[in-house]
Amino acid sequence: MVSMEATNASTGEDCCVKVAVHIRPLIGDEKLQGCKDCVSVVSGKPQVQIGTHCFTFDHVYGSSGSPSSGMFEECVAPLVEGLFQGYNATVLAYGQTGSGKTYTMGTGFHDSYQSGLIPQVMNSLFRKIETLEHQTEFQLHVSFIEIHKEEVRDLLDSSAINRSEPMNGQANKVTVPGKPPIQIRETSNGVITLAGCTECSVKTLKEMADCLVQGSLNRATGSTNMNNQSSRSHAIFTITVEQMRKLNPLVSTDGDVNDSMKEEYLCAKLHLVDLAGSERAKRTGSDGLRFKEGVHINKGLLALGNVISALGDEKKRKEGLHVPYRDSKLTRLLQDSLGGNSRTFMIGTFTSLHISL
Ligand SMILES: Nc1ncnc2c1ncn2[C@@H]1O[C@H](COP(=O)(O)OP(=O)(O)OP(=O)(O)O)[C@@H](O)[C@H]1O
Repeated sequence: MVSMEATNASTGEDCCVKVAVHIRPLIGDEKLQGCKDCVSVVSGKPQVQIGTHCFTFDHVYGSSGSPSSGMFEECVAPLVEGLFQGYNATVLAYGQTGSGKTYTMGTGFHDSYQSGLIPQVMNSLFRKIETLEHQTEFQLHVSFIEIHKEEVRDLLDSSAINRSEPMNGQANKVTVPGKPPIQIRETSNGVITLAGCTECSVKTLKEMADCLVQGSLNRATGSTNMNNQSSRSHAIFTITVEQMRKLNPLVSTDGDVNDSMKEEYLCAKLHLVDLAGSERAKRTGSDGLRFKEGVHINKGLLALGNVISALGDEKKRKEGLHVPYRDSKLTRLLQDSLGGNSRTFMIGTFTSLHISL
């Protein structure tokens, strides 16, 4: 299991990894069932207390921490801004099933998820593009995939989704005739690409939002067919921003203006990740299929924990410590957007309840 304590070491403004928690309030029947908050926020500090243990983060949101409405501006807006300077970034939501990962990310397809981070990312991205359009040409692409049992599924390819029928109550492998499985590749300059994955070119906020909705719907459909797969897979919504910026005309020392405008090309991507439920990382189930699935999820989350710990440890990073990106598909896919010049924001979602009998 990814240890939140391990990621704590990342605090500090200059660090490439920021970690926060989002505490979900008691909802619906939980209060009626006598559930009580078991997490308390230490007043005036980004710290939570569970029993006698205290955990410190960069920020604590919700249930008497900072208001959740500030999360985007404080933690994600700088990453969106960085895209325009060519920096890749990753936002990850980590937590137990039902703790609010989808709500926090806004990966759902109905209105209650509108306040999530992804809709806010899309709004701010298009607002910024509007202010730059006169001097920069933009091309935007989105992809939406999920990783389940170390296999990549394309959520924007509806022909693949419709074929994910259950067989004997078990999820069968999704294959579309003539379509090879999606493969993670690395170019000679270290850029990670997904060969065979749908990349939708989008021009407007609506087109981008439609991709999010369509992919989320496809995920939900696949999930029903495959026995609630959503909490057992990692979903990754990726926005790629390509820009061709016209630089100012060059003025030589003798005052001559060189009219031929120079152009600068920049490309950066932002991965928005709704991780599989962290409790799945435990090897609980004893039947073969569940056990194997748990091992796969474990692999992804464990590898992610190791990568984030390695990146968050400034001293070890400077010593050139090995970062184990290749240990899972999840970390391999995020490799060029975790570490290096890229920025990472990890939000741990908590349910603050325990059942009192
Ligand atoms: N901060 C919050 N404030 C109010 N309601 C919330 C909050 N976070 C989550 N919820 C509600 O809690 C429920 C579970 O949240 P959500 O589906 O986001 O959990 P999840 O961690 O994504 O679960 P899963 O792993 O099954 O996908 C939903 O009804 C959601 O609307």
